[in-house]
Amino acid sequence: MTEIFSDTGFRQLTQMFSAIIFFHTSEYILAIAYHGPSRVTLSSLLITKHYALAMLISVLEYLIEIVLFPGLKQHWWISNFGLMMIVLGESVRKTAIITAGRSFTHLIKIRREEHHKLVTKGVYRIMRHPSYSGFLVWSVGTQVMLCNPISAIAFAVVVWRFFADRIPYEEHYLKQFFGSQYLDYAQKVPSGVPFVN
Ligand SMILES: C[S@@+](CC[C@H](N)C(=O)[O-])C[C@H]1O[C@@H](n2cnc3c(N)ncnc32)[C@H](O)[C@@H]1O
Repeated sequence: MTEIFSDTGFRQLTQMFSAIIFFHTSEYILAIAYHGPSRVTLSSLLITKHYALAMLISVLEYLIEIVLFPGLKQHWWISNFGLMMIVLGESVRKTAIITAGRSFTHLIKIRREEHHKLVTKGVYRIMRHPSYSGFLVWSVGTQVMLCNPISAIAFAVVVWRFFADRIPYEEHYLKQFFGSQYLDYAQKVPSGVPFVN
C-alpha cells in the first residue's frame, strides 16, 4: 500500500489529475469564449457517465498495479512518452478549437447556422478532424503515462471506435452544408484518425 504514496505514485497521479482538470476546464472556457455563456451548458465540460467510469476504472487499474507490480510503473521512458502524448494531443485539439472558432461546437450541427463557415486553414489543412485526433492521442496518452497496459489498449479501441462512427455522421451534414467544397476538401485532406477515411 505504501507504493501509492511513493514519489512514483504521487507524480503519476498528480500528472493524471492535472491533465484531466486542464482538459475539461479549458474546453469549457473556450466554449464560453466563442459561443457566449448563455449558449454553453455544463455538457461542454465533456464529462459523460461512460467517460467518468472509464477514468475511474483506469485509476483503479493504476492503484491495483502499483501495489501488486510496483516495477511496472517504473518504466519512466514509457511514462514520459505518455506525458508527451498528453501535451501533443491537448495542443492539437486546442489548436483545432481556436482555428475553427465559432464553427467548432461540441454537439454536431445538423442544421447550418449563418456563421458556420467551412474551415480548411491551419491545422485543418493537415487533417479534417484534428480535435478528434488530438483527443485520441491525449486519452491514450493518459494511460501510457500511468503505465496502465489494460486501459491503454481499452482506451485506444473504445475512443477509436467512437470517432470511426462519429466521423461519417458528422461529414454527412458537412456535405449537406458545404456540398462540392467539402467533397473537394475531403478528397485532398486525410481524416487524421488512423484507418478512418
Ligand atoms: C466537435 S466539432 C469537431 C470538429 C472536427 N471534426 C475536428 O475534429 O476538429 C464538431 C462540429 O464541427 C463542425 N465541423 C467539423 N469540421 C469542420 C470544418 N472543417 N469546418 C467547419 N466546421 C466543421 C461540424 O459541423 C460539427 O458541428
